[in-house]
Amino acid sequence: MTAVVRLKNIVKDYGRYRALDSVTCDIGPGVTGLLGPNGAGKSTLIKVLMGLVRVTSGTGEVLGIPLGSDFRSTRARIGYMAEDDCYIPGLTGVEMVQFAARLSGLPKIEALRRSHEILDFCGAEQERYREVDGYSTGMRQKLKFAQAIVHDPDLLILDEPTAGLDPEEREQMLSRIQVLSQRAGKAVLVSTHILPDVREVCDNAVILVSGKVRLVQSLDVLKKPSAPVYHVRFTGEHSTFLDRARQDGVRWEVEENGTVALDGLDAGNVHLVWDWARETGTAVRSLTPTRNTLEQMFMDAVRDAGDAGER
Ligand SMILES: Nc1ncnc2c1ncn2[C@@H]1O[C@H](COP(=O)(O)OP(=O)(O)OP(=O)(O)O)[C@@H](O)[C@H]1O
Repeated sequence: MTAVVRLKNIVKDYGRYRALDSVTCDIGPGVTGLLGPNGAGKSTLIKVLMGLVRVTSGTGEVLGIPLGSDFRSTRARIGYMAEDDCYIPGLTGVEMVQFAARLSGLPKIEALRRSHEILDFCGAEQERYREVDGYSTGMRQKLKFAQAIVHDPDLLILDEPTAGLDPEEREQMLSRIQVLSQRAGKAVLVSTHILPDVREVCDNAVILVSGKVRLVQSLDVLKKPSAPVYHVRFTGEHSTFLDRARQDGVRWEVEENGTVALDGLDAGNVHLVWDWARETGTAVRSLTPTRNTLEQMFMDAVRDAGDAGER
């Protein structure tokens, strides 16, 4: 993998507060999800990549350019879609995109031509001629996305690109991200809280918790359902139930909190749990399918950080 971003032991302190703590990771081509709870350091990491904040220590490179060296060149090759609205009141949509294109150095006519082309790609119809002040959330997201890609950057950094979108708009946004990655070869970093978006569109995920990288993993691995698949809690005695499950070839493991993890069941034969309970007179308090791996890893990473009493 040729890394688009390489980070080694990046530390960022805001005064006495450590927002990034020895962050080491490579981000490759394709779409990478940057996940983490509020305050995890995602925005700070994005600011580091864009050269908007200076790191306290550590080294790295973005698109082959060392961090801290030539941020003008780096930024010219990054497209950034901020989470917050960023528009100039009174301008129309196409004027806003043209403005972004002009800022990135395109001549006026070329900037206008390119803006229309990108707004077409973003599915913005006649709304492009209306003032942005009156835009719906969906249209504002399209506009920010158009501004981020109008200069044809190599790396796209998108902060919560589907926030506030209805299901249809969300699908369209995710599909545009995929088109840019797969057909135009753009590297994309998507910062989000929305795990289904990551599952749908990302090739890799980086989980950041309390300023530390907790996981860097490919979605091929994360999408595989984890085993065991079902967790059962009982009220009272349940050893005969477990013996019965074993007779049917189902393995089980008792976890620390007393929950039993049953391996070898799926949606097609999970009804056996109720059959065994009836046969053996066992009271089942709850039966829960295990979360898929991405959700599980995310929850585990957040919980582990909490257990360690970090921040
Ligand atoms: N300029 C700053 N000065 C002091 N502390 C800051 C500054 N910017 C961010 N922080 C703190 O650093 C931590 C990480 O913030 P950051 O915005 O990077 O997290 P985040 O993962 O993007 O969170 P969110 O998802 O809520 O936007 C937070 O606790 C935040 O309060």
